[in-house]
Parts: sequence; structure tokens; C-alpha cells
Amino acid sequence: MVDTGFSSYIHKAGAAVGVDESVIDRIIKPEKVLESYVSLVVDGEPKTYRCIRCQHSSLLGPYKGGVRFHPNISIEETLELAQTMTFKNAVVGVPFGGAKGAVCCNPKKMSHEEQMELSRLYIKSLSGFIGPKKDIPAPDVNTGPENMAVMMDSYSELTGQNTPAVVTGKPVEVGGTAIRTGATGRGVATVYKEYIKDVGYPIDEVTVGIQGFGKVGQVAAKHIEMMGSKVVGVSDSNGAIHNRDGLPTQEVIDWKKKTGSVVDFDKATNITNDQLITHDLDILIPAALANAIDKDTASKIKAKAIIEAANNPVTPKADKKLNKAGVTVIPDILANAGGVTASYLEWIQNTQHYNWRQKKLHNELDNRMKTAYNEVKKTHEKNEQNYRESAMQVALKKLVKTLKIRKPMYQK
Ligand SMILES: NC(=O)c1ccc[n+]([C@@H]2O[C@H](COP(=O)([O-])OP(=O)(O)OC[C@H]3O[C@@H](n4cnc5c(N)ncnc54)[C@H](O)[C@@H]3O)[C@@H](O)[C@H]2O)c1
Repeated sequence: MVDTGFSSYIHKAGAAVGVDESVIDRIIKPEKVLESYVSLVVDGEPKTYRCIRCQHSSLLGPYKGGVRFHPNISIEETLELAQTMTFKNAVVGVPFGGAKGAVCCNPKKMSHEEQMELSRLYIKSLSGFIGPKKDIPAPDVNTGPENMAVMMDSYSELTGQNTPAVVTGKPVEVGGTAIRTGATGRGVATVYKEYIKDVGYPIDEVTVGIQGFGKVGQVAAKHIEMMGSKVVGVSDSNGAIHNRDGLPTQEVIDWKKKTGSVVDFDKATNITNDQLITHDLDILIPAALANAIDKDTASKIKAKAIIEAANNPVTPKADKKLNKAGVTVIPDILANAGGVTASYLEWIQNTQHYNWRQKKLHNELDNRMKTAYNEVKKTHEKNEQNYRESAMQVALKKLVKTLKIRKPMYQK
């Protein structure tokens, strides 16, 4: 169960920095895997749903990670996502551990009320294991601010204490932060800018393609266009569009809002998703789904670099191929860490009962992303390793150091 694709990256990082196998074994295995079942009445019939919470590591702080609503989700997949959270939080230096949660349900077939009730019951079924200093859920696939408000309410009712800091990604009215929605895309763009500066490309000559034009892809596209680069192609689940002179990103956002897709935008040509991914671009940003770039697609990629905005968009086999071909991959645990960084800022404000101004929040977010990028870059330059290996090693070293301090049995 613990032998996930991500754990192969942990083993590799361990071997590179000379960490004992017993330590790697402790770091890979989850601290707790919780499973519960809750029941709802749907269309007059009682129905039972499986809830999962994988608390992977609390070495660096309380567990932190999203809760997704999805019909097909396994404990293995949840663990892999939780491991990723542990390493992401370590890379970006937020004092949280890693977790992930899921409710096995099909939100497309459920009413809004049923989804909210399931959010309430999820927290109730895990009571005792969730809390602002224990485990702090957040939105993920098919969950959003409204689910978080209900989860916060559920926890507050159970404990008799109003506790906004128990979840992040809440609506602003109940303690959320206005920067959270755009934070991941903004962070992706910050990492993009730092990388372009490093490799010395003139930023206004760089061409970028973005696979997935949702919350993350749209914000990244807008910022990258503002930086002077050309976003020449974007896509969604219906198809892709291309304009070699650059797309007016706000107009594409408006078009998608109006029609439901980027396809048929009048200042671009329709192409397929595959054509976008394999187009002659400088930078490709996958911002849609996991495993979007497998080993077959990898061999057709012409981009010089890939910045992983989505979680796990490049499979481990594709990663190997890209490395061999000299394509730089900036890994998800660094590139999309803006979201959890903003969540951390939300949690600080909730625990301090104090609201910061938006400008301070943006500055904090930008500085933390730049610092994380530069820490990874230093390892990359010093050890001549790729960015994923470097980011994994940066995170692993922090985890091992903490493990040895907190658990003396590992101090050999
Ligand atoms: N939202 C966040 O803060 C956040 C944080 C970290 C990681 N992520 C990851 O980033 C990715 C995108 O998240 P989001 O919040 O923007 O999701 P979203 O649902 O808002 O957008 C996803 C986009 O991908 C498109 N898409 C789906 N299948 C596609 C396909 N086969 N080809 C091309 N496009 C396709 C959808 O049409 C949509 O435009 C996910 O992998 C998510 O796990 C998101």
C-alpha cells in the first residue's frame, strides 16, 4: 500500500543524500490512515458513503491537506497525495505536515444540500482527529469554500468553540482570505519568472502553452501575459486553441465563462489537446489532471521546460524520458505550492484573530515562493541534479533532521 509512485522519488532522494533505509521507511509510511462510513438519506433512501483521511506526517507541524469528493478514490491514491503534501509543505517551508482526505461519492449526482451534509458528517466522523493544531482540511477536487464553511461549522458545534482555523479555503466572510483562489496560479507564475530569469531567456520572447484553463491555469496565464510573455495556447477538456502572436488571456477567460469552453475563441485557431502539449513552445504548463504526460507523450514534447501546476501531471516514466531528452521539469511540490502557502497565511490570521491587508498577503506569498525556488535552485546547481531531485532532497533533509530531533531512536 505504501509503495506509491511518489515513494520511488523519496527512495531516490534518500539514496542521493545517504539516508538510512530505516529512516526512509519511517518517512514513507503514513502515521495514520482513517476510514469511516457515514449515511445520508438520498431520494428517500438511506445511502452509505466511505470517508478516508490519510495523515501521512506530522513531523513539521499539524497535518494539512485537501478533501476531495470523487466516486473512485483509493487509500493508495490518497496516501500518495498525502505524501506529496508532506514534501510540498517542507519545500515551501510552511510548518505543516501532510494529509489528504476523500469522500467516495459522485457530486454530479448529488444535490447541493446532500454535498453540504456530507461535508458536515465527514468532520463528525473524524472528530478527535481533526483540529487547528491536529489536522486542517482544505478544498480539493469537487469541494470549495462552501464545503469548508460547513466543515468549520461542524467542528465548532462538536467542540462548542468557534474555530475558523480548523479548515482553510473558507469564504472570506467566515475567516477565509481573498488571495486563496488565485494563489496557486500566482505562485506558478512567480516560479516561471524566476526560472526564466535564471536561464536568461528574454521574458517577452518566451512562448507558453497551458493545458487546463481552470482556476490555476487562468490565473497563471494572466500573470504570465502581464510579465510580457506570449501565452500562445490554452486548453480545457473540450479542446485547445492557439495563436502564435499570443492570446489575450482575459478575453479567453470571458469567452470560457460565456460558452463553457476556450474552443472557438475568435482570435485563435482550434487545435487538439495533444497538439497543444506537443507544440513548438518554450514552456509547457500542465494545469489540468494527474498523469497528463505519460512516456509516449513525453517523447513528442518540444518545449524546453515543463512547469507542473497540476499535481503529478508527469508520470515517473515520462519524467525519466524528459530528463534524458534534456527537458527541464519544475516539480509540482515547488511550482504549485502557492495554494498551501496562502492557506498557511489564512491559518495564521485565524489563530491570531487578525486580518492582514491584501498587499501584505501577496508580498508574503511571492517572497515565500521565490525563497523556495532559490533554495531548490541552489541544490540543483550544487549537485547538478534535476529540479525534482533537488526539491525532493531539500524536503527530505528537513524531514530527516526533524525526525532525528523528535525521535531519538533514529539518531544513528
Ligand atoms: N486549485 C488549487 O489551489 C490547486 C493547488 C494545487 C494543485 N492544484 C492542481 O492543479 C490542477 C488544476 O486545478 P484547478 O483548481 O485549476 O482545477 P479546475 O477544475 O478549476 O480546472 C481544471 C481545468 O482542466 C481542464 N481539463 C480537464 N481535463 C482536461 C484534459 N484532458 N485536457 C485539457 N484540459 C483538461 C478542465 O476543463 C479545467 O479547465 C489539478 O491537478 C489540481 O489538483 C490545484
